[in-house]
Amino acid sequence: MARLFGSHSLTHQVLIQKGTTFSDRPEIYPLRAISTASYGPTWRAFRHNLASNFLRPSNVKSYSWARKYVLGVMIAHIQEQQEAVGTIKLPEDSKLTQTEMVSMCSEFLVGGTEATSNALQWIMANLVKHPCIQSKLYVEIVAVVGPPPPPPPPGVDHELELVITEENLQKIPYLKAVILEGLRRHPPGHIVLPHRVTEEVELQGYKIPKGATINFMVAEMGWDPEVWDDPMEFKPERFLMNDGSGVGFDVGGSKGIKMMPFGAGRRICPGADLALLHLEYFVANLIWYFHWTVPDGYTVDLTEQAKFTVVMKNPLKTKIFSRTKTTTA
Ligand code: HEM
Repeated sequence: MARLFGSHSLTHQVLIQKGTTFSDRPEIYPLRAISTASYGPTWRAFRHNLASNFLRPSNVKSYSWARKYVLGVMIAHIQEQQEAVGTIKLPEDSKLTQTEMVSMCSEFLVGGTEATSNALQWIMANLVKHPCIQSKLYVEIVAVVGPPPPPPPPGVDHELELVITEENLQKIPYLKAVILEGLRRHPPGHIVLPHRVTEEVELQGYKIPKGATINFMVAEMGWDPEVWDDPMEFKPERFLMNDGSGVGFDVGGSKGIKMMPFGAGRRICPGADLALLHLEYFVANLIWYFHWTVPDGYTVDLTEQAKFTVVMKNPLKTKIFSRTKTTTA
């Protein structure tokens, strides 16, 4: 049975200050991959390879054509009916089997896309439910990039001429605030992957034995009324600096943990920056091109359902209008 941590300060102590003791994984997984590897040289090599190849900033940037292509597919889909892996270098004695290679690819392709697409759905659901927030976001987008072009006609091709570029995303602080608020209010994982303690530790009078499995109450930390005002309300403004000029929030929680949708410390999600980029890119462009409204007689239902990640029990329904025309489905 896992011991669960819900305290922000204790979690910071455990994951950041005493990270080496609390970053192992229990031996419950049959296959070696980044998320399942024991804390040690093999795990370090796996992560280093992911960070310095697949997730290297220049590599991520070189795939902006793929993001644009996917956006085009999404927009074409909306109109009708409405992501290179680098080489893996390992310590000499630890060759990967073919099965382990497949497991590692699926870990960041399937795991990463599932969490990101769920987060996208939660964020869009909140923008449909809160038209004032959607309008404010649209106004801020237009202030940076100008009015939207018409979407391409249905069924023609997926090549978009104009998209909000990754550079321009950096100039829209409210967009970042919306994404962070979505991840706070609806973290795709309500707990992280299990951690294993590598030596006996005493924390606030409690002994945690060597080998114990621990986890962290990610969702509850983001909803804690001691830390967040009106925690169950969707209020992106809470992430803006007082003058509204930017977002001063450290997702990694190195100085203090207020929420941890990507975990924290040594095992923090290595895909966090990529996921944030994808969320900002797709939300910004989808809101720029289309006005997302509530269909007659329908109420956006934010009931959660635990699957591999936490999903919307009743998927979002929305009526979408091109910002430059009067109708689409
Ligand atoms: C919104 C999207 C995402 C969320 C919320 C998310 C969240 C998380 C969380 C909570 C963990 C566990 C941290 C822990 O055990 O302490 C994790 C681990 C991991 N994530 Fe993500 N993730 C996302 C997207 C991605 C993407 C896009 C990738 C790949 C490109 C990725 C790859 C990984 C890997 C490989 C691990 C294991 C890290 C390790 O054990 O050292 N994730 N993620």
